[in-house]
Amino acid sequence: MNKKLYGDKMRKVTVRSPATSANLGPGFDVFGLCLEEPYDIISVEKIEDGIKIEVDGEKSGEIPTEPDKNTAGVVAKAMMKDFNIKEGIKIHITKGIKPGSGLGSSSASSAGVAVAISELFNLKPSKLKLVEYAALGEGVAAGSPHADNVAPAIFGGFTMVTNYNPLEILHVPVEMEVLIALPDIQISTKEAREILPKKIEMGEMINNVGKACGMVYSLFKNDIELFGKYMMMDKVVEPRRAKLIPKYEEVKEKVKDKVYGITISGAGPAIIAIPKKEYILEVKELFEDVWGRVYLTKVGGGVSVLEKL
Ligand SMILES: Nc1ncnc2c1ncn2[C@@H]1O[C@H](COP(=O)(O)OP(=O)(O)OP(=O)(O)O)[C@@H](O)[C@H]1O
Ligand SMILES: N[C@@H](CCO)C(=O)O
Repeated sequence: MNKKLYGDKMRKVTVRSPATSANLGPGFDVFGLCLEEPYDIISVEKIEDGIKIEVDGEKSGEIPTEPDKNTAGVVAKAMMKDFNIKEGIKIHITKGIKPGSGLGSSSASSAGVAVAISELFNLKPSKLKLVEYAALGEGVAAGSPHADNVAPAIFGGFTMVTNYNPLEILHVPVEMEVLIALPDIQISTKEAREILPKKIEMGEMINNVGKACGMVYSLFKNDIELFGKYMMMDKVVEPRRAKLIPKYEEVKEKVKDKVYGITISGAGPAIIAIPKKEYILEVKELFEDVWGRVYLTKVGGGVSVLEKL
């Protein structure tokens, strides 16, 4: 290990912070899946004082650089206060994840900056603590802090947010190929949450709890067919958000025998599908024809450190 890079000699850390897909059907606000692609690149560099933010890349013009309005700035401010860090930092975010896409764009910045700051100042918090800090950023983006994107961004794999106050996260390593379609529209999480009911029927709750349990069971049995089947049986959120995504219902019907499962990714408009091997290219082409941009990717391992200087 190169000693001179550690401790207060370190000047800059760069990380790769992944997209994530939350909800996965019946697991609204609980389930989250880390993706290999797309991702943000985030660097944090020591400066004299204050928090300076620069953003470039996808739709960067839409992203505020005031620290209190940028998810990364909110997280940085909280960590620097709690760890009594006197120096300042410059945060540079290169967006690879389109904001308002349903792929945890705001979360990727939150999770990435939390890891980069902990590496830069050698803070060594637990992954759970990093999720707690990163979730603060979501309060800025979606109006209320939620951890179902930042948890998989930090832990990788599949995560469940089982409790808030105190925060409890369960993690299951998962290997799976996924197709992500990204229609050329933007849906803000805030708006997509406002259209949901404040109360639901007992029958809807019983359905979703049962299907969510089945999805977790299927991961331990390595039964991708069962996982995908239950992923498509949400009775609470997907039916109410489907109308926000052009041609979603039509395409879902068209591919139902060619994928194990398909549902809305997070608050949308992104769509996540688990393709059957023999139909991967056919489904990918259909998604491209209907929605344009498609990522053929797989489950990721969480934020990774690219460089320490
Ligand atoms: N660093 C950031 N990166 C991306 N969006 C940010 C950032 N800081 C603030 N925002 C704001 O957060 C909003 C995007 O967050 P939103 O939760 O709506 O979409 P998302 O994170 O891409 O998708 P989802 O949360 O549904 O997975 C935009 O209004 C954007 O301006
Ligand atoms: N689970 C939240 C955030 C998604 O990224 C929602 O669907 O509103």
